[in-house]
Amino acid sequence: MTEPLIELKGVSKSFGRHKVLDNVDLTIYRGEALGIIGPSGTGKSTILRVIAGLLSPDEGEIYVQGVRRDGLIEDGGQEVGIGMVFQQAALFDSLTVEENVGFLLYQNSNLPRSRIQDLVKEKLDMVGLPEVGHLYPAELSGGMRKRVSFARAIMSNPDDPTVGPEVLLYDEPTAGLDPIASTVIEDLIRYLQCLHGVCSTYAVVTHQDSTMRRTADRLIFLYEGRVQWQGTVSETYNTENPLIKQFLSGSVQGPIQVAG
Ligand SMILES: Nc1ncnc2c1ncn2[C@@H]1O[C@H](COP(=O)(O)OP(=O)(O)OP(=O)(O)O)[C@@H](O)[C@H]1O
Repeated sequence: MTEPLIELKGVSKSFGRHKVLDNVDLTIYRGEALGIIGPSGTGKSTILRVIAGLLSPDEGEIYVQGVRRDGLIEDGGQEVGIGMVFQQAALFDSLTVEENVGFLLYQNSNLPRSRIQDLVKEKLDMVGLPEVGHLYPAELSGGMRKRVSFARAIMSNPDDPTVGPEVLLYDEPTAGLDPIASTVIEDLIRYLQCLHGVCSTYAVVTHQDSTMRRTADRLIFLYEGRVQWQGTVSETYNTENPLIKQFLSGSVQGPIQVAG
């Protein structure tokens, strides 16, 4: 696991006068499970959107498989497929689950409807929801909606291998879920990583202790727009880094300024 798949070099991003990312260097290696943690408002979702190619940095460079990315993902030309699971499941309420999961293929491929339906069924089986294709998002629980959004993120076009994601980015996949529903999602993230031919690299932004410990091999800690610490999950137990110690203990005393 030493081959860099995605590299951010000196990336900065401001919204107005607020510098959210400040000279961030970050590498995601092929095949790794990277956790991105840090206090609220510290730029975790922003960094994910920059990695996904949904947002341009003001400064810095992004390399995908060693090739500098020019522009956003919508401009095309990207060798590596990147799938994103948003914090809110971001499903279309007026479409069925089947239409949501197959959305990109219905829009962008010439596959016959029956073939897309088979592919959708395959993905819904993978996320443990074989019977919900005919339902609307409003008829599902929050955890089920998240799993449907996973099925959509791993959808690929068998006639065009470049369409399938090689990297999955999860933005707070367990936010708002009870501990058991969170475990289902965490297991699913690991299961999808190990499925041959679907996706072997991911980054997950999370606040939840269980999600961090169960889905990440390596962690980076973001605070004030910078990577302040990185290490393995087990190293979090022994580190003397005061930011990590405060964050994981939940203490209001320490170098992290308490919001609000
Ligand atoms: N499109 C935008 N326009 C203006 N400000 C933005 C925009 N997106 C993010 N921000 C601001 O950037 C800061 C970082 O936001 P971001 O969502 O990346 O943080 P986060 O670490 O993911 O937070 P949380 O853990 O609470 O989800 C916040 O202050 C947010 O208000």
